Amino acid sequence: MFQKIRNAVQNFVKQISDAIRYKTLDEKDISRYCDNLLNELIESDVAYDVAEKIVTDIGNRLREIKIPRGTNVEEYINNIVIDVLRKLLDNATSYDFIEYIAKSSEKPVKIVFMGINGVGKTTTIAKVAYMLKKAGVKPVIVAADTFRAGAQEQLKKHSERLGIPFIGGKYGADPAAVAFDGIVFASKNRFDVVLIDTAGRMHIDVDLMNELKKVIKVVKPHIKVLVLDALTGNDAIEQAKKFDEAIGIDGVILTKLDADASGGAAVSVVAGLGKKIFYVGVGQGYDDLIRYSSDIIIRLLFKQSK
Ligand SMILES: Nc1nc2c(ncn2[C@@H]2O[C@H](COP(=O)(O)OP(=O)(O)OP(=O)(O)O)[C@@H](O)[C@H]2O)c(=O)[nH]1
Repeated sequence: MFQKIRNAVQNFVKQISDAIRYKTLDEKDISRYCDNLLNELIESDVAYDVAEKIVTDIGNRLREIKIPRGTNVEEYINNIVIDVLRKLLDNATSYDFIEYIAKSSEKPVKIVFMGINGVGKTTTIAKVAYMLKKAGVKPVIVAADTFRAGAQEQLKKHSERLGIPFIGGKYGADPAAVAFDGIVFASKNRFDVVLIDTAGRMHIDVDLMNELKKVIKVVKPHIKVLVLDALTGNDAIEQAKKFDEAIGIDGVILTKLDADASGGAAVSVVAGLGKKIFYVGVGQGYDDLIRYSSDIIIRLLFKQSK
């Protein structure tokens, strides 16, 4: 996981540490190694403005350093890099759905999941439902994806496995109407939360984005979640911007971190999007959903618990 970006950072730390060990670190060294790092971050799918900010902040810190005698130089530089990245990653705030639902005076809380095809919406809904049920919250799962063959069955199967009520609709039915039925069912039966799956759609498909707008208008969700796939690289930021412009998203769940060899999309989405990151997906099992914190990304980048 994250090998590409981790190698880039490790190389940089080593180059800077060697320069310090064998001579004094001068402006030429800082510029040269920072430029290398910038290129490598971009190659690892970090968005340009995020990569530039990382490198500028690190460069500024390096210009100020005075390393005390007897210090482990490599560790010292590594900690500067961690510190810079952590500050950027901490820009993304988060909140926990369980706490949100507990505090909400209005029930059921309505959460709509959206995103492009195959990013992991259905799997993520199953993971969220499992997490909520474990915490004693009562969810209903609603399949408002009446478009993709197999979508209804896939979600129904998860619901049965998890022992969670499922509301679906016929193929070709109006997704807004299916979502509405789910909300009525949840209200009547005093459920705490409705998790609504929507069909995967490209952010550039105007008709399908209009359909999603209609679902949002009818449902009036408390939380609009965009599911993003870390493996889509730089495109993840583009998708998020387009969905936000069209629908207005509250935050993101970022999936497939476990399968992401570069790591750049995760860093860009977290540090550059300016949206909440609710959870991250780290596998295909129901348990593989983790509440976001900058620590998770730092640990993946540096393979340590710091
Ligand atoms: N490794 C890994 N795989 C994941 C993760 N989340 C989802 N997947 C896999 O991604 C694939 C697509 O997931 P789905 O949940 O069907 O995606 P979707 O967004 O609902 O797909 P559409 O309905 O076609 O838009 C499945 O094989 C999932 O098991 C994750 O965090 N890690």
